[in-house]
Amino acid sequence: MNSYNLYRFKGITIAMYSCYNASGEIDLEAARRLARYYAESGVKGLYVGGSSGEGMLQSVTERKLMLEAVVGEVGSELTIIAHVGAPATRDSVELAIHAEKIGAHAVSAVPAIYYRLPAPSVEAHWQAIIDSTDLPFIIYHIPQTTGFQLTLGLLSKMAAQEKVIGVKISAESTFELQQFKAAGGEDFLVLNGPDEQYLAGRSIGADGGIGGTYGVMPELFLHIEKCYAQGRMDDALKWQFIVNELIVELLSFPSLYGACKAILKLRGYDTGEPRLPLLPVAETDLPRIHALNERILSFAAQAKGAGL
Ligand SMILES: CC(=O)N[C@@H]([C@@H](O)[C@H](O)[C@H](O)CO)[C@@H](O)CC(=O)C(=O)O
Repeated sequence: MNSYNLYRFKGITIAMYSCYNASGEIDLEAARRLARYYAESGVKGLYVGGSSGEGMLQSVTERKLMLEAVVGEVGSELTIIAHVGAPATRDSVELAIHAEKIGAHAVSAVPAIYYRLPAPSVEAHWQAIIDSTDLPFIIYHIPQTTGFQLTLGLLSKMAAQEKVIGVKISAESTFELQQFKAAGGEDFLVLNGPDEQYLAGRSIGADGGIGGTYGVMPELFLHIEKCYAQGRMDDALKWQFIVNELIVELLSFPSLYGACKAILKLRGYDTGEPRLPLLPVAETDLPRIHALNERILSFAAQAKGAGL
C-alpha cells in the first residue's frame, strides 16, 4: 500500500502550455488566468513545464516562475505536477527542490537528453531527482523525443521505491503501457500520453491521462472519461473518434503547440507564441484556426448537453 494519495493523480490532467508576453518573456498574469480557466473546467490537475509546456526551451528561472504562478493560483484546487526534466541533473534537482518548496504535489522528469545515455546514467539522473525531495516522482517516458527506451527491468527497479508512484507514457504502444502497468503493480500509476489513444490506454490499464490537446478541449476528454467510467463504451468510442479528427486538424499546422495557443487566444487567453524552433500559426492560417475553434466549442457544448 502506497502512503501517497494516488487518487489525486488519476483522471484528466492537462499538460499546460507556457505563457509568454508579446516580447516572448514569461507572462505570469496570463499563466494565472489560464490556470484558473482550467480549474473551472473540472479537470483533476496540471502538468507544468513538460513537452507542451516547453520546459526544455526555458531557463531554470523561467521554469520556476511559471510553476509559481500556477501553484499560487490553483495549487489548493488542482493537483500540480512539476516537470523538472533537463539535460543536466543539477538543473533538474534545483527545479525539484523548488517545486517542493512552493507546494507542487509531485515531480516528474524525462531521462537526461542529448548524450544518448545508457540506462545506468538515466537511473542515476532520476535517482538524484527522487532523493532531492520528499515529493512523489512520476517517470516521463517519451522515447520518440528523448531516444531513450525505458525497459521493463529499469521500470520495475524504479517502481520498487515508494516515492516512484507512476509513469507517464507518451509512447504510442498501448501494449507497452499494459506491460508497464503489470510490472509496476496495482499501486503504480500509469498515465496515458497520446491523447489520440486516451480510451485505448484507459481500457488497457491506464489510470488517467496527461495530455496537451486536453488544454483546448478539456470538456471532451472529461466526457470520454465519464462515458468510460459509466461503462458506456460505445459513447466513449464515439467521442474519442470525434476528438481524433480534431487532433488530426491540430497536427496539420506547423506546430501543434502553436495551433493550440492560437485557439486559446481566440477564447481570450493570450499565451503568446510558442518559442522557436516551434513555429507559431501563420497569419494566412488564422481562418482555419477560427473554424477549428468553432468546431471544438460546438462539440464541447454537445458533450455538456449529453450530461457531463
Ligand atoms: C509529444 C507530445 O507533445 N505528446 C503529448 C500529447 O498530448 C500530444 O500532444 C497529443 O497526443 C497529440 O499528438 C503528451 O504526451 C505530452 C505531454 O503530456 C506533455 O506536454 O508533457
